[in-house]
Amino acid sequence: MERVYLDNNATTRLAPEALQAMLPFLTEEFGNPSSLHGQGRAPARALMAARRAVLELIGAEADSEILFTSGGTEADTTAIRSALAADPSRREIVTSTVEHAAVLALCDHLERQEGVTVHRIPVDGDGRLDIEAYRAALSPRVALVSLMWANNETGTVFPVEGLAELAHRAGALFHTDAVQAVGKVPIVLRGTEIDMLSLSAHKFHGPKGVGALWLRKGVPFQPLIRGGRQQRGHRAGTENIPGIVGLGRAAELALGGDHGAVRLLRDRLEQGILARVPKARVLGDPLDRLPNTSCVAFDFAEGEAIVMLLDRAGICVSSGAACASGAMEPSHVIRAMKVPFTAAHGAIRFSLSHWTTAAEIDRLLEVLPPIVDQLRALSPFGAEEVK
Ligand SMILES: Cc1ncc(COP(=O)(O)O)c(C=O)c1O
Ligand code: FES
Repeated sequence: MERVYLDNNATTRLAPEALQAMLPFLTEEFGNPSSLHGQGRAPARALMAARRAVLELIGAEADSEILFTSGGTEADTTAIRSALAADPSRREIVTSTVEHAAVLALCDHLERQEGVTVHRIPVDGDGRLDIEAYRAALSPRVALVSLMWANNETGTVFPVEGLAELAHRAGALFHTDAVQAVGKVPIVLRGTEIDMLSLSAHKFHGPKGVGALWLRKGVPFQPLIRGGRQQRGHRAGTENIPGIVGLGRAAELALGGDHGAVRLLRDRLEQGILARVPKARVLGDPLDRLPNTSCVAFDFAEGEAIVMLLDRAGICVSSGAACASGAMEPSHVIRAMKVPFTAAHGAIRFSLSHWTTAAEIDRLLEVLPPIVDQLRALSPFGAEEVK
């Protein structure tokens, strides 16, 4: 059975072009880019080329910094800890209730163990940031604002350019976790007031375990990992050259990407579900959402059970409930949006890529409705409710 993969916000297939670009650096070109001899030359050049490709993908100035990391989590951690270390007189952070665990778990830790005050700005029922609460939280005590470009569960896009301007008025640095946005929506950092941006290769058809933190020129910086002088002392440790080359190639491919086709397929999926399944609702901002993401809540059906039954039919999706913890609890994002109890437990995330086909969407639309019917019939809340 051919598998239908609709979980591209979890991770993506490696682009064959990225694999091809990586292979020489796993074989003949094994050198250390810091070496002065010939074996280090190609890796050093490849490192610079990848840096240029990433800068181009995010529309950043050629003289700004790219720091290659082990992925999105390390980029987020570096940004947050750097901002706190850069100005010890500022001991507050502003973030949102719907960030990825890479940001939220670190903020929880900083609050509990390191005496940092954390403002977690709420969102409305569509996942949009409460701007008034955001303005109120900004003060000269805030070292850093960290707000995601796009949400991994619902795809809701935050207006980060404007949010960054507000942060600067309060003298705070602005970091954005753009792990889900890069490669899916156009990003032009030039001309914005964003100071730092995190990205991760495996979310846009690059390899896993490699990402980057972008730093605006002149932004104060303190390394997370100290040691050798690699990456101008910003991140010690011999660079993961094959991974970085794969990231660079994936960035080049993403730059030419056409997101219109993915959006059309996503809309076909949503309209198809809404037409076939009663009491289903699409979560997230109806207007400003990633083109590949759809989070649908099915009243009176358990999300985990939908995931398992779809899996048996060869279709891979994610459940908003329990995705992070493995517990039978709706995710923090669903809870933050105050999705009613009956729907919160039945949230499913469908995330497409440009490899997704119309035939795959149609297969989902055939398989899904009877699964939801079957589960609702078992629901203790009564199948009658959805008739
Ligand atoms: C919004 C967001 N931030 C950060 C991460 C973490 O990235 P990585 O898996 O590369 O550490 C993810 C991955 O799920 C994500 O979706
Ligand atoms: S964070 Fe994974 S689907 Fe919710």
